[in-house]
Amino acid sequence: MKILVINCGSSSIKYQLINTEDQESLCKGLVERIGAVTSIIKQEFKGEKPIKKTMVIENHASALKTIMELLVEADNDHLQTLDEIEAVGHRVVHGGETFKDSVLIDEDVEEAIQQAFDIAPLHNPPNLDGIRAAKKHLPDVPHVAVFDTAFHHSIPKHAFLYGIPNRLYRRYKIRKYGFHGTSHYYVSRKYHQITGAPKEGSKVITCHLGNGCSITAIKDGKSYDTSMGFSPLEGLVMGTRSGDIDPSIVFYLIEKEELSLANVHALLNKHSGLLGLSGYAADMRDLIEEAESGDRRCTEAIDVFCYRIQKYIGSYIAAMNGVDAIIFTGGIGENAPLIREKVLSEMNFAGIELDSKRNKELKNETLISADNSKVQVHVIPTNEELVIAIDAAKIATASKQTPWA
Ligand SMILES: Nc1ncnc2c1ncn2[C@@H]1O[C@H](COP(=O)(O)OP(=O)(O)O)[C@@H](O)[C@H]1O
Ligand SMILES: CC(=O)OP(=O)(O)O
Ligand SMILES: [Mg+2]
Repeated sequence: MKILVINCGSSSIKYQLINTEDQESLCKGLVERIGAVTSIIKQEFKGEKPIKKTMVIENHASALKTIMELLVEADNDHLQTLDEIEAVGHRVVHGGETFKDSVLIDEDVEEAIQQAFDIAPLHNPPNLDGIRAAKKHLPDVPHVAVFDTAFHHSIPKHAFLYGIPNRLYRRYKIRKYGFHGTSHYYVSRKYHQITGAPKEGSKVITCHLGNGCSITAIKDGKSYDTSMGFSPLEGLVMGTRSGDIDPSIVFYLIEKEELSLANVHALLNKHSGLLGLSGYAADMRDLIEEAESGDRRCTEAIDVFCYRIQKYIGSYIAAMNGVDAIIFTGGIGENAPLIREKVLSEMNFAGIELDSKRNKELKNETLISADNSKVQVHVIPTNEELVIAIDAAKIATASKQTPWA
């Protein structure tokens, strides 16, 4: 089946056309800087020359209109008309406590996604905009929502409750939800597939290190704990997000710098993390380059980033009473041997021994630990879009087979 996968962020849309039969990506595209003076759109069909355009794109609806035009306008062997698209899979960041699995989107589902606006103000509104706009262009095919939070529904209560008055959980559902679930799910399943290790009895730690970063403890193939929480702000230090901080810093800042709540929100989400620490960049490639030429703040930012990951890995080893494998994924996890080495170089207490040649030269193999390491370490490229496409195809097929639906 040809499935269109849409990931609508606050100012960008990533999309892919995937053939679920051979799990191949037929087209990848990205619209960036939606709502800015000029937006950039890039699209590449498999085996064809990439296209790049700059134009004015005011909102998600007009971005999707442009995407639909480009998908069929381009001279390609993979899609002649939009009618060939059999279903659309949408990444939805927050499914709250309602959605434990992917679902066919109807009015009730749209309503539930809207109800989670309160707890996911940065992510769910653009996700819903994307769904509504895509439905206008492709009204006759099933649209399926795949939630970042779904994989984390197995986290036990002692791990998802915060130490705040219990009524706040009961009344507002304030608890840990966890995100990047499709990525943690995908790379952990890939690990079992590659190694043949059974899920039952397994203890795996997956590190998704991209612009957003999170780490998950996976026991028996199920999420047991994860570093992101009520929102994607908790946990690791990220590109522009702070990760864990003492909540009193918020009160202190409001008072000292006379900041509004919106200011503090922006400070912690957009101006912190690697960007805030280095005062230079959110992008790990830039930081590594500057650190190598002696910049002290960039070096410090990398040190803080790695130390936080190391601490989380240690705590998850304790939480699961051991670990069989650690997996790195995401732009940084997949491409930065230096970061993987800094994180794991002093973890021999846990029986982790990297093979530095494998770590640096990573080719077709995923294993980067030494043969005598008690814990295997793998680098496994994530593919959230493929998970979304497969779920969308499954649900679309089932919905067609249900005569009363
Ligand atoms: N070769 C590389 N070395 C170090 N970092 C890299 C490399 N390639 C990509 N990255 C980093 O990966 C991050 C983006 O990760 P990615 O998973 O693509 O992001 P997103 O969360 O937007 O999907 C950036 O910090 C980027 O610098
Ligand atoms: C949930 C989240 O943080 O997603 P991203 O990494 O795409 O920003
Ligand atoms: Mg990503």
